[in-house]
Amino acid sequence: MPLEGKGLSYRYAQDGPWLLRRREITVRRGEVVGLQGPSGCGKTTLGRILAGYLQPHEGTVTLAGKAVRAARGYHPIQMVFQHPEQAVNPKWTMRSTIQEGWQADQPTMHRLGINEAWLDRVPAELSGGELQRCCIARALGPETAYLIADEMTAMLDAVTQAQIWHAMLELAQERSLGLLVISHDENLLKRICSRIEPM
Ligand SMILES: Nc1ncnc2c1ncn2[C@@H]1O[C@H](COP(=O)(O)OP(=O)(O)OP(=O)(O)O)[C@@H](O)[C@H]1O
Repeated sequence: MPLEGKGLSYRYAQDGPWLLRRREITVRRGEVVGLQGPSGCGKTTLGRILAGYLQPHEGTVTLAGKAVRAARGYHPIQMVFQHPEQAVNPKWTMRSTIQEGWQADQPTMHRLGINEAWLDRVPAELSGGELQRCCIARALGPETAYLIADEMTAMLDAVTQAQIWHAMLELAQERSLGLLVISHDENLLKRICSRIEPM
């Protein structure tokens, strides 16, 4: 059930330069693949295309051979971003935020180190790391097959980063999730990925 991008081309301005040109990428379930390249080369853009947020001008994204579009309902390819505060409704409690994805179970919440007391708070009442843990929980519904982690722990301290990746990799292995890890941190990619795709 691979996630495949074939012949992907994309540019933001209609007559502007191509950011992606006939790009190929495949991630399989159970794989942890790194995506590395200089700032501005199009990593986030490729991630957004794979997750169905952007439509490529050319090429296809398929999951198990079927076209992936901006699906209604729960999307099997989830994306977690660098800045969790931009990915949540500031007025919603964490309970509502996580429930936007699914009814997260206790073991998953525990693995991610989510404290019960945080659930009644709004985003401004949590630290960046606490908020990111909740965003990751939201993305891990039972129908998630792939997770695209876009600089997911870049703004966190080393201890929090290590805790989150430890939990993430365990959960991914148990559920046979495919992970695409976008990061500037070469050491992180070398440590957790089975292969690294250059841009
Ligand atoms: N909505 C947009 N409209 C116009 N240009 C955009 C838009 N989003 C991104 N770009 C441009 O596209 C290029 C690629 O951006 P993208 O965020 O994909 O790169 P990146 O490799 O993820 O960079 P970084 O490592 O700095 O996060 C950049 O030059 C950026 O300015």
